Amino acid sequence: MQAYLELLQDILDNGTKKEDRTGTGTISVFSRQLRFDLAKGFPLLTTKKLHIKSILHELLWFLSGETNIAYLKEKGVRIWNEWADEEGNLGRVYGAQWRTWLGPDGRTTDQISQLIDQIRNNPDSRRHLVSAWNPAEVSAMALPPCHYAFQFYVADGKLSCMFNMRSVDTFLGLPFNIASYAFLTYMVAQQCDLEVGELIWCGGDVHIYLNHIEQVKLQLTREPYPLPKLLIKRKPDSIFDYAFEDFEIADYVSHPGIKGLIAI
Ligand SMILES: Nc1nc(=O)c2c([nH]1)NC[C@@H]1CN(c3ccc(C(=O)N[C@@H](CCC(=O)O)C(=O)O)cc3)CN21
Ligand SMILES: O=c1ccn([C@H]2C[C@H](O)[C@@H](COP(=O)(O)O)O2)c(=O)[nH]1
Repeated sequence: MQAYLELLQDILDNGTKKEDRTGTGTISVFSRQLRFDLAKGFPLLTTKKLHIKSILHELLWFLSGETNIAYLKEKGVRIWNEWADEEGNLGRVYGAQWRTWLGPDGRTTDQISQLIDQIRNNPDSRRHLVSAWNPAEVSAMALPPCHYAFQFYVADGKLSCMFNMRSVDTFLGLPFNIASYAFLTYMVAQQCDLEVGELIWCGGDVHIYLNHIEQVKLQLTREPYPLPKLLIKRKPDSIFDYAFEDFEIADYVSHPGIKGLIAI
């Protein structure tokens, strides 16, 4: 995860101070890329302890198509609480766009099922793409998607994933997002009998909130540990049948957690 630390330093060195929607203020750079070779280890940050439970449950919740936080609450995951209404609804966010994209004729498209089908049956396709950015429904979302699209690529029996983010909370959000798409890549690869290749992140407005600067500087004093490994204990019947217990992160050694306030 040296590349992540270099990104933090890049923003500190080159970032421009900007106001933002939350009123917190940021320093930001525009358009960056990070690449992770998944064969070299699972890209889980080691310079602060990450809460794997929140990351995995959020991903399983996206895949289920759910957009109410009831499932997350039941699992003790609080990361979406601030954006939900009194009934726990977030509107037509990720899960809805991934599984029930609403077309002009009123029919819905399950982008994840189509993705798996196409990777299995037409691996060379250049259309292995899922979009969460649905302009017609952005106004019906508690928060417009930050990771707005992802694409898979198959070559030499390996599956690679590129995911795009329009706006990146580099201290709190990005480590979660990288781990989440790494989990997803492993799951899709297993379902399609492929090995894992590269995970590539592309970010647009890549920022550090002003109230995270001290935390970032502390993190930059820390030496990364070797990356952990991901073990998936069984092969479920479909991409929608994974359970939290199917995953084990082995050899995760990390520095202690670093607290930071989330900008709402
Ligand atoms: N400002 C902001 N940053 C984000 O990363 C973000 C949003 N808003 N809004 C929507 C989701 C919610 N996400 C979140 C929300 C909270 C944490 C957070 O507080 N992380 C703590 C641990 C929390 C836990 O696992 O219980 C951390 O130290 O990483 C992370 C991602 C990612 N997204
Ligand atoms: O998965 C996520 C979700 C959200 N974020 C961050 C990026 C921004 O800091 C905020 C969203 O605010 P906007 O004004 O809508 O850009 O949330 C993230 O990093 N990862």
